[in-house]
This record gives sequence, structure tokens and C-alpha cells, in this order.
Amino acid sequence: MEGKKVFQSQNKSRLAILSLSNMMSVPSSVVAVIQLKVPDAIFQGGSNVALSAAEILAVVLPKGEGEPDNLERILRLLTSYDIFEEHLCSNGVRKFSLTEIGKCLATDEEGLSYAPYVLQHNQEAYMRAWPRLKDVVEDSSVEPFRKVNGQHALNFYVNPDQIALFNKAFVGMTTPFMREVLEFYDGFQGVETLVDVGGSTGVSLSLIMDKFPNITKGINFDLPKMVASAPQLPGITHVAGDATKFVPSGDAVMMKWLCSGFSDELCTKMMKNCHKALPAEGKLIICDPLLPELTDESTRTKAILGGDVFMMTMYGTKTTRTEKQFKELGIAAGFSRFRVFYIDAYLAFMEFHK
Ligand SMILES: C[S@@+](CC[C@H](N)C(=O)[O-])C[C@H]1O[C@@H](n2cnc3c(N)ncnc32)[C@H](O)[C@@H]1O
Repeated sequence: MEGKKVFQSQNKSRLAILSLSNMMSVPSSVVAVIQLKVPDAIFQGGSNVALSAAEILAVVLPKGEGEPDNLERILRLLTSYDIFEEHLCSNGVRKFSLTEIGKCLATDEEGLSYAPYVLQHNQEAYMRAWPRLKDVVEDSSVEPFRKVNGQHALNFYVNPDQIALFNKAFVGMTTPFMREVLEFYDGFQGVETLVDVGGSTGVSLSLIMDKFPNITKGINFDLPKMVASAPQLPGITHVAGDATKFVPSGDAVMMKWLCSGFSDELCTKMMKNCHKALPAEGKLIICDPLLPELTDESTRTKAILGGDVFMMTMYGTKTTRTEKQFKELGIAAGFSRFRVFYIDAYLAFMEFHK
């Protein structure tokens, strides 16, 4: 009996290693189905009718090309990761519909989805850096991305197609996130001028201002190349600059998904600039992933730690922080009160008061 238990636990461990060894097949398969527009072919405006691989190919490659057997193999793998649901018909044909996770990859009525984020994070320049991950442990002076691409990841976004993919990725993620959290977070009450530092296209500001009409002036503050591609939005002024040097004034300043890209030193500098930009009653709102103090096996922890190692590999900075580490940065920047709101599973809202 005891021998059987040991055998079973070793079997489970070996199985886990076999699964981990081929983990690359998962993001690569997600990228492939996005590139082939499979989620959109199944979703079709919300119908989500189960289709076979051959039926999907008839939609996405209408000239009759394609290898349905190979697509089916990819779909079966992604079914095991709860992206598709498999329906085995009585005639032996397998059909696939989208699960709730898979639906995040289908384009909605506003043209948004999480698909551009997946494509952005798996683009060739990033993929080239992963085999050099070990190097950051031996010597972190040059991050793998820069080693293989010859430039820092931030400078990589120069051509309009790359900037457009970056913007689409963040708008696709930020829009559903903001809509949901703004139902619960009321920290924008009473604010008249809101500055969004690193606001990219201005989409967060626009959604916040729709929900809180008390905000009459929105300032979207980002790097010059980002501001140059930002669309005109009612009530929003785009201002170009560098938050490590200066932040425009407002009753409240927000930094969403920005601090994780910066070392403690630069992050404190930015927070000090926000402190200067605020009146006595003003507050800084930081929205960032927060590392759990203890490591567990939850999807949340995996997503946050995966993002942390991604940042280390691509941007080479000390990045994701715990609640306690953020609180300490706030004190170093001159803030006296700190509150955290865990509304979303990934990004927390933190308030720093003067
Ligand atoms: C990860 S994106 C987040 C965009 C947006 N806040 C969101 O949550 O969807 C980080 C943004 O910060 C901007 N950024 C990076 N360094 C900056 C700096 N020094 N000053 C101002 N903005 C900066 C980038 O251009 C980019 O638009």
C-alpha cells in the first residue's frame, strides 16, 4: 500500500515536469489561434456556436486551404487549459466553443479584446530574449532584451505598427478592468483635475471622467512618442514629458501600471514629483499588481510572478512590489497616509495622502 502511494506521488511529479517541459506550446498555441482569428470565428458577435476545426478553417481561410487536423490538435491542447470547450458529437466529430477565458480573446463590439496583449507579449523581439533568462542571475547589468535586440525595450517602440500594437494591448485590457473597478472604487469623488501619469492613449482617464463628471479637466501625461499617437478625447489634454523629471499639477494624480517598470530610486523620484504636483488635500492613486507576501499556487500569484519575471527579462528593472514595499516608497516620497483597495484580482488601487 505504502509502495503504491510513493509510486503515485512520483508519477504525479514526473507528469508535472513533462507538462512544464512543453509549456511553451501553450502561449504559442494561443498566439496561433489569435493570428488565425479562431476566437472571432467561433464568437461571431456573441453566438459562440461550437464549430469543428474544418468549419473554423472554412471561416478563417475561406479559399479552402488549411490543415484541420493540425488546428484540432492545437484546439485540444487549449481545451485542456480551459480556453475552449470540446463537444464530442455522436459521429465522432469534435467541435469547439469558447469558455469564459476564451471569450476574452474574441473581439467585442468596441473592437477590443485581450488578444493584442497576448500578441504584444509574445512578439519576436521578446521571444528572442527568453533563452537568455539565466544571464540575469549571473549579471544583471544588461537585461536579456537589450542583449539580443541591442536596445532597451522602451526604445523599441518606435515604428507606428509597434506603438499601435502596444496601445491596442493596453486599451483592450484597461477598458474592461476600469469599467468593473469603477463600480466599486469611489476615490475620484470630489476631484476636479485628474492627471494620469503614463496614461498612454488616455483611455483610463476617459472612462473615469465618464463615470465621475465632477472631473472637468483630465491631463494625460506620457512620453512624447506616446502622446503623439494619442487620439483627441473630450475634456482631456495630452501633455508630453518624463515623470522622473516633472508631473503636471492636479487635485489627484494617478499612475496606473507604470511603477512596476521602474527601480525604487526612479519610482520614488516619480512619487516625489507627484507629491509636488498635489495640493495639501491631494492624493496620489497608484494602480499596480501587488506581490503577495507568501508564494502560493493560485492563478493570481502565477499571473503576478509571471509578469514580474517578464519585466525582469525585458525591462531589467526591480519591479513588482508588495504592499509593504509600496508603503515604504510612499513614506520616502513624503506621503503620510496609505490605503489599499483590493478590488481587482490583478491590479490593486493604492491611495497615498499628503
Ligand atoms: C504599461 S503602460 C500603462 C499604460 C496605462 N497606464 C494603462 O494602464 O493602460 C506604461 C505607460 O507609461 C509610459 N511611461 C513610461 N515611462 C514614462 C515616464 N518616464 N514618464 C511618463 N510616462 C512614462 C509609457 O509610455 C506607457 O504609456
